[in-house]
Amino acid sequence: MAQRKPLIAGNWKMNLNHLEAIALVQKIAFALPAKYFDKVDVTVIPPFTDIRSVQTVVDGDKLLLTYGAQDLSQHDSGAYTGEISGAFLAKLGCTFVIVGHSERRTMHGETDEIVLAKTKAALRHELTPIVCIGEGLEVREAGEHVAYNVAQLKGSLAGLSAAEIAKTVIAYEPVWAIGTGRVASSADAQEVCKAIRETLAEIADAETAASVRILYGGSVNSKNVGELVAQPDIDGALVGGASLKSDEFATLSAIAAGGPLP
Ligand SMILES: O=C[C@H](O)COP(=O)(O)O
Repeated sequence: MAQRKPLIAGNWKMNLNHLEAIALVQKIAFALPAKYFDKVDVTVIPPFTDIRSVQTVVDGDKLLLTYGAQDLSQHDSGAYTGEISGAFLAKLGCTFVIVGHSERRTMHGETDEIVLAKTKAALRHELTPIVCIGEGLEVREAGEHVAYNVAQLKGSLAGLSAAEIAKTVIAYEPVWAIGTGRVASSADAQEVCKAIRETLAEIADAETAASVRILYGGSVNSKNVGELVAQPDIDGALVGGASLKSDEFATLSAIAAGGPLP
């Protein structure tokens, strides 16, 4: 099996202004020494208005963590009031950009077609899209979660080449586990992440499927991350609430790295 370096991505959502962002990045850097970065990639994903400040700290202090954005426009420039271009994010040194988070799919009507267009925009600007999929509670209770996620993945990546798919990260986030404290069991998360990898093999090829990192997201913390990343098809986590606490985020990143605790 291909070696996939774990990735821990902290999605701050709409929390922390630019001054608070500077403080949190500095605290994370203090809590997570450089030695861990050989074994885990760590990224923070603040609101747009914080990115320039985060860049200044990361560059100024030569930190090993990366940063990204929570969304981008499907367009590159022009009369799209309120939108943020992938070109702007690339210029700010972003590595990752989340696309299709369930909060955007639900609250902003983002369809698989829009998510696909945003994924393409990210790739045009050499940003790594973290493409999010995940089922709601009704789908899970109906036992249709695997088929639902496979369909959402296929829709969100439709028509991309294997080379393009190889440049993505996929995040499986069951909606019922987000911000609820109700984490999926590691077996439940593995079941869907395995189906995601099999689908990648089908729409790209086996080598690509073996190389793409698949994250789990939904109430991840330092208590449950170890069991999740021990699953064969889970390569890290997209972390919400726990990414806003420096010690907790550093601890769960260290666990994903295989330890020891910082
Ligand atoms: O993007 C992150 C997820 O929505 C998970 O959020 P959470 O860790 O607060 O449940």
